[in-house]
Amino acid sequence: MFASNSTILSSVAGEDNQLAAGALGIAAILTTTAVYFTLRSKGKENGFPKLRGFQLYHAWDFFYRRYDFLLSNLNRSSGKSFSFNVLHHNVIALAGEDARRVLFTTPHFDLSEGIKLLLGIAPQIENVNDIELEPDAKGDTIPHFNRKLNRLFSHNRLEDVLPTLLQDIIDQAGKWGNGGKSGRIDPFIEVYELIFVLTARMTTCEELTKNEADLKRILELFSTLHTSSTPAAVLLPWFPSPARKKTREATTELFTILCTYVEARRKAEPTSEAIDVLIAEGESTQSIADYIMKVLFAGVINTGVVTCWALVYLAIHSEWREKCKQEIQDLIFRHSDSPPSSTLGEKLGAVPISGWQNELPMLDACLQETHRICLTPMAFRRNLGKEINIGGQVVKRGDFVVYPIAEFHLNPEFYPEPYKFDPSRWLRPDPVPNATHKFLGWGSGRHACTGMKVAKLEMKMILAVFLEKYDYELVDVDGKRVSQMPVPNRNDLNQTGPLGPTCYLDFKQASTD
Ligand code: HEM
Repeated sequence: MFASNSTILSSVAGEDNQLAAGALGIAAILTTTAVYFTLRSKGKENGFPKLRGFQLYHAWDFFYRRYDFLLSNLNRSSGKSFSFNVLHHNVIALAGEDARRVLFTTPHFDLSEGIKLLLGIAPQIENVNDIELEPDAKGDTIPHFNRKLNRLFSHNRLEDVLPTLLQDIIDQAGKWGNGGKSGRIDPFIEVYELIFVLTARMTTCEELTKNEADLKRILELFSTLHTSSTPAAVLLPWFPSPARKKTREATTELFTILCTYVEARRKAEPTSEAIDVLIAEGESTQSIADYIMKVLFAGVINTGVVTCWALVYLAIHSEWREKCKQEIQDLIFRHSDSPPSSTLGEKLGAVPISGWQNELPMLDACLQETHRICLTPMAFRRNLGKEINIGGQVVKRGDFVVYPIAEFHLNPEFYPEPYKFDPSRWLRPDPVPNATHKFLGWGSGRHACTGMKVAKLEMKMILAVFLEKYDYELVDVDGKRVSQMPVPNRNDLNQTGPLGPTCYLDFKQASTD
């Protein structure tokens, strides 16, 4: 099994002292720059009220406690959009129905540029040391990226890979506790690792999916990229800080590992695996490795957050857990004509994709409700075109915008008792009667999620295996049952784990499988 993420995180955190000296120097530069731009920005009017106070603090808060910073300031502004500075950049935090409509439909709102400055944790090929880049490894546009993803996630490929994904889930669960029969897991570690395996299966090749040491190393490198994404490293990419050095080293190693697998596949018999599909399309090794880096990054975090929290909610809300279990048993009964002695993998493997997609309304409702409450992503854009008008206020060319989806998903105006886990709201004919968008958890319009179909399939398969195979409960570190629902740490952009003490799932095999 992989090393725990907490070990990975603490080993990175342990080096913080060494970074302190560098951080002081950077802080001095940032302070001078911020004072300059704070003074310079006075009197500039863009129609969106600027947050008062020292802009450097706002930028710092934006990077370190993003969720609290945006939501508390929106609260203070009575739910109205506001702006602040990140160095010399004007960033507008959007809110309201007009903003949502414009944000998701305006062509000049560029997602890649928005992510580059405001997110800063995605792996970038520009950070790879000493590698001569071929022209096609640079500037992969989003439509090009999505076209490749659609090929990897085509219906035929999904039908092909579905039994293998199920077996991956069962095999990985077999490594938990006492040979997968009983034990205790931290879902925010074990289930994340499982999702990483499934995403690697969908986007790389058998050799990597089965190589635990390399998968573990790749996870560690992603974790390093995340922890090295300090405000200074993101805002001053040219400054040779220790965090910057770590980012370069981690990206280079990640890229090198992936290139090795692509090169090995070039020499092997072609199959329908993802790397082979990309090779057959004439992509270079570097371009494929870069692509996989980005897809693994895009695919794992969100799928992990929703799956882990759904398991936690269903541990507490046993009435919904029973409904979901019944629904899964009915699904198996409808589609599997294999003998009762067949394995869980065989029974679930007989369910066609359409069954997973259309015949699990209770599970869908529980996942969507978990997604709404626990996963609170932000949409980032930069205006690369002319001025854009939102409700009479102007987003200028070059401005950045950020939209916290929680502004909608946790808003009592649209979702009464927004923090209450109530999957039944999704089973009503018109769940959100007074809004244009009903749910924004997969984005909308021009940049709606390309991985949604696969993410939903993976989440439902994991829950189906877990609910069918195990009886389980939520416990604390001493094994004492937890009956109070933990709260997600929405400022944690990496895992959105629970605030406060770690919680675990105590499981015991229910079926003989
Ligand atoms: C539960 C899992 C997932 C959630 C909640 C999720 C959510 C989202 C959201 C909210 C957006 C819109 C971002 C914006 O408007 O700024 C998005 C876009 C995107 N997602 Fe996902 N995603 C998930 C899984 C995946 C997976 C598994 C992949 C691929 C492996 C993926 C690939 C993408 C891509 C490529 C885009 C950008 C699409 C474009 O710009 O045209 N996502 N996702």
